Amino acid sequence: KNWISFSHMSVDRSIFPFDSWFACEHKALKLSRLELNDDSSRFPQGIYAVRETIARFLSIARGVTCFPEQIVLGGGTQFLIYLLRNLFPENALYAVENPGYRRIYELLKMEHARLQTIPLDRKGISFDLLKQVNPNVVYVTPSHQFPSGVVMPISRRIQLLNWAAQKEDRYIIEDDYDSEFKYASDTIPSLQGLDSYDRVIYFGTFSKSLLPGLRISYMILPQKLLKKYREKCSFIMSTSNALGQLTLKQFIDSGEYRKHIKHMKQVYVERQKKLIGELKKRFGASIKMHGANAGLHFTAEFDTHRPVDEIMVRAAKEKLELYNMEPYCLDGPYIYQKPAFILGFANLSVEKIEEGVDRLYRAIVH
Ligand SMILES: Cc1ncc(COP(=O)(O)O)c(CN[C@H](CF)CCC(=O)O)c1O
Repeated sequence: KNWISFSHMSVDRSIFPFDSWFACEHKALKLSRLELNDDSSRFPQGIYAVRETIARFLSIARGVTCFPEQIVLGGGTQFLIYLLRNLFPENALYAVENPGYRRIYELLKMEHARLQTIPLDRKGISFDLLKQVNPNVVYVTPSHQFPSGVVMPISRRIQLLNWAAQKEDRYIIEDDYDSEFKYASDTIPSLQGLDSYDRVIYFGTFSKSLLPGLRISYMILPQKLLKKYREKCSFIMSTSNALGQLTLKQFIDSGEYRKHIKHMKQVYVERQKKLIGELKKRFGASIKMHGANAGLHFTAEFDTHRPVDEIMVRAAKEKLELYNMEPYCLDGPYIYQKPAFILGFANLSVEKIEEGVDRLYRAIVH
């Protein structure tokens, strides 16, 4: 039997519009021969015309207000965070959510940054504990907290912004990951769009709305940090492939991107509904699901005495690709009362959902 995947890390290639992507790439090659081989294609913040398109798109889609000059494109969120660190004092205190995105936590640790984790409550990062820790820079994932899936309500967003505005050297890194896929409520405006004190550094990526392999991510620097960036980092050449950037510009300007997101949402929300239905049917009251209002995964806790590692071994035997919450408990201890897993549905066709839940049931209950 073939593997079935509950992975949260990939997107469904079968619904990626390769033909229109290639048409855009062809057009980009024809129109932009110049950009591709002169200095502008290695421009430290990415090709200006591409940043213009992204700025325009974000103002409509996320209420983000910025000039193209504030955008820095890069080959991955981690690299951009690595660059950003140079704009803060060496001894700045960073705070990240726990459970949280280990790849940023590990990056900051590798850089010997002063680092503190902050637990979540049901509105996202705990505001009381944030005030206690009192960091200079706090990294949050408000659209669909990674990995728990909590959507940060407006009330908590305003609290964060007021907190940041109280002191000169406070910043919020808003990683707007998974913001394209919101199901329950309508879109909540970004922190960046609500910020009137220039305290938010907005991060975005095309890894989930297009393809992870594209490696086009971006950060939007407030004016003061942009000035510092120009002083300290303007010798760094762009790390985002120029042809990829120019193709992306065509893809967005032609309306293909908006069409693709709309199509992905329809496909994914149908899969998510079917998966949640099957899980409820098979596990009844012994499963508790969280974070299904947005994104391409949600989390589930199971009322079982079987330990997590044994479940993982059984899942592998069932040829079920499954991720548990251990790697996201950043300080070490497992913070869930019961075995908890990330259930991604981007790579799980509707037909395979029933079989996938069957295998999960055998891994956890049988
Ligand atoms: C919170 C968060 N912010 C950004 C990215 C995107 O990074 P980049 O492609 O470099 O732009 C991810 C990507 N998440 C990956 C796939 F889901 C890895 C998950 C795992 O490490 O478990 C992410 O979780």
